[in-house]
Amino acid sequence: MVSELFDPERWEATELNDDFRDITYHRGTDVGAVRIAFDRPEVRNAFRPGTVDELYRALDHAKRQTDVGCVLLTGNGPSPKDGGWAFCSGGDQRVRGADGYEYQGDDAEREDASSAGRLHILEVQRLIRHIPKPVVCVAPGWAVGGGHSLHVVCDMTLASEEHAKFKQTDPDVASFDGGFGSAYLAKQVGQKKAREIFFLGKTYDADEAADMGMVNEAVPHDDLEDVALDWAEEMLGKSPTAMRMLKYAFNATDDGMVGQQVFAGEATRLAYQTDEAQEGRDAFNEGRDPDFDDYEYHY
Ligand SMILES: CC(C)(COP(=O)(O)OP(=O)(O)OC[C@H]1O[C@@H](n2cnc3c(N)ncnc32)[C@H](O)[C@@H]1OP(=O)(O)O)[C@@H](O)C(=O)NCCC(=O)NCCSC(=O)CCC(=O)c1ccccc1C(=O)O
Repeated sequence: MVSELFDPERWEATELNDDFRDITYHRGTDVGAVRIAFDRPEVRNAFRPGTVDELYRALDHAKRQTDVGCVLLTGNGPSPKDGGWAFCSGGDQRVRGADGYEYQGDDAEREDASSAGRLHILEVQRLIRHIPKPVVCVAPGWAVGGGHSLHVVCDMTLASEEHAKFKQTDPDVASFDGGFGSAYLAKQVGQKKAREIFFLGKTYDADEAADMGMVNEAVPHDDLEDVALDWAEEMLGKSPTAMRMLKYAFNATDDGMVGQQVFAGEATRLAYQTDEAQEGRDAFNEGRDPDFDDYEYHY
């Protein structure tokens, strides 16, 4: 069993799934969505360096699937030890070394295990931010520390009414996500609330998180993945180009020059598809001056 909430009728394993140890990676049988799930329920789905490598690889693969319009990011469960549910509890504190997280135990077999301590979950955050399709955090339980930051950076969050809990422990373990995890969180819930989340480290249930604006909806636990698939289906009915441009437009206002660059890159891609752009290319290749006379100055 992948997870108690996983419906085997609605998902099939991707070709990468068997390569993975710490996550599972499926694509929808009847919906153009993928399901990427942390698969370490015995440690509340904490991530170690190998987990982050796998997550990055799955997200990058999902990005390249032109028939996939939505990513659901979740956590498998419950824990076989105590029945607890988690989306993700952040960096695995047992493998934290002096300068970052280390490949240890069976993680040490990994290709780049000799590298210095890693903090590359931030690369995953940036990929979630820039992947040209909505990423929905589907939280069946705890979202804590770096797991909380991941939920924050996702485009939307759907949470289990009964089991989802949100908590920031970063400063308890001398960590601080000074980017999306905190500053972007403040844009979602307001400055006072974001500071409360980090400075007091309170636990919030799904309804409280929805009330403060960092969760879109709390739904009954047993319905969580069905509702997530309904959301995916809804989004897949819309224009892929409009969805991509909207995501980048929402990002641009907070992402500075990189946000402008990503949005403008997509605008350039659209412009390349016009006859006008083909004329510019053809003129160069044919060694003549371009003739743009037939193209209008739209207003
Ligand atoms: C998640 C809890 C609140 C759950 O509490 P509870 O339900 O009571 O369960 P427990 O009995 O505590 O836990 C069950 C079992 O899981 C183990 N476990 C839980 N979390 C972790 C973890 N993060 N690492 C390792 N192991 C974990 C726990 O030890 C138990 O094991 P047993 O063997 O059964 O005893 C609670 O567990 C909790 O508070 N967990 C710790 C949360 C935490 O502090 N996370 C790390 C925050 S720091 C971080 O994530 C940094 C990430 C990062 O890379 C980063 C770096 C730089 C900038 C930004 C970031 C970023 O944040 O993204």
